[in-house]
Amino acid sequence: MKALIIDQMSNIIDEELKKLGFEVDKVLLPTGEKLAEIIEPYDLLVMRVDPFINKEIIDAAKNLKAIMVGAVGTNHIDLEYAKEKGIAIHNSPGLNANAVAELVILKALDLYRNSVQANNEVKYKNIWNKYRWIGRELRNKTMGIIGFGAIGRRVAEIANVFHMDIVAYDPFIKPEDNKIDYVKIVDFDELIKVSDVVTLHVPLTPDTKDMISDKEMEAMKEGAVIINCARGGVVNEEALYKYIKNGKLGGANLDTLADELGTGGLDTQDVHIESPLFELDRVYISPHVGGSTHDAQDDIGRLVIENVKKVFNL
Ligand SMILES: O=C(O)C(=O)COP(=O)(O)O
Repeated sequence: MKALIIDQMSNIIDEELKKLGFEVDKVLLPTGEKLAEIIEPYDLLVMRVDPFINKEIIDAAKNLKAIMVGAVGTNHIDLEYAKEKGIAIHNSPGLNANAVAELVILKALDLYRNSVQANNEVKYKNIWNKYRWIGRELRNKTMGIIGFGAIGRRVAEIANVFHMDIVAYDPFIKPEDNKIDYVKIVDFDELIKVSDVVTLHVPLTPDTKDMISDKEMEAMKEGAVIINCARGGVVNEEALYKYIKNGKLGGANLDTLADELGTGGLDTQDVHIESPLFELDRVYISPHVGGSTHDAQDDIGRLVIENVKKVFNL
């Protein structure tokens, strides 16, 4: 049997697949077109969140039995079509929750203490000005968590240690079902109104697309900040540009952009990307690294192998 790994993944996957008898090939971040060209002989595809697995790729994948996604989101796969073709799809829920949650807190602290800008001023402008960077503390501020699954709950646990007030909105959780005493489950509009830090942990679906846009930013607190380590499309980037530029919002710290999907590939790890948001000092951005810790990737690797054993009866 042949397996194709198309992203940077834990070595556990490669090693264990070989022990299970797979012939393993690795092609780092192929474009969709390239993947369609090469996928035919493979029984198993192991990937993270790029490229988009469309009908063309699925049609070309004549021998494919399973796609193992070492990530939570599966919005980059035409799930219906894959199912129709009998391809098993397994994602890896929960295992990068801590990695993402730690990044969320880091991003909140970055914005509150201006650490990226201060670093850049010292190192790239050789200016030592200790008075420009007076910040704010997370303590006693309100963290608003949109989407209260594994990642949202871990964000809440850490934010609680920082003595933040925590509100959460999740369409699937009613206030009376909440068992976490330091978290108040609220409706979406209230969360938007009361939060100093809004962080999103929802999948990208037609319901969540642009869920934070002009209307929501207008309703947010003066100086509130947005953290998006979910999917670019859930925060409208034009609105974000406008509300940070006009000073209503205090900044944003993003790990995802709406147009990043499918930009992967070109057979290089350095993908060129542009956005008007890059002009704004109060927008910090990382290239979708929320789940990129060795710890999370090793856990994910072990789950991928368990799922491979199940699907292939090994
Ligand atoms: O788990 C998810 O949905 C992610 O977005 C993780 O992305 P990654 O696999 O770390 O590139």
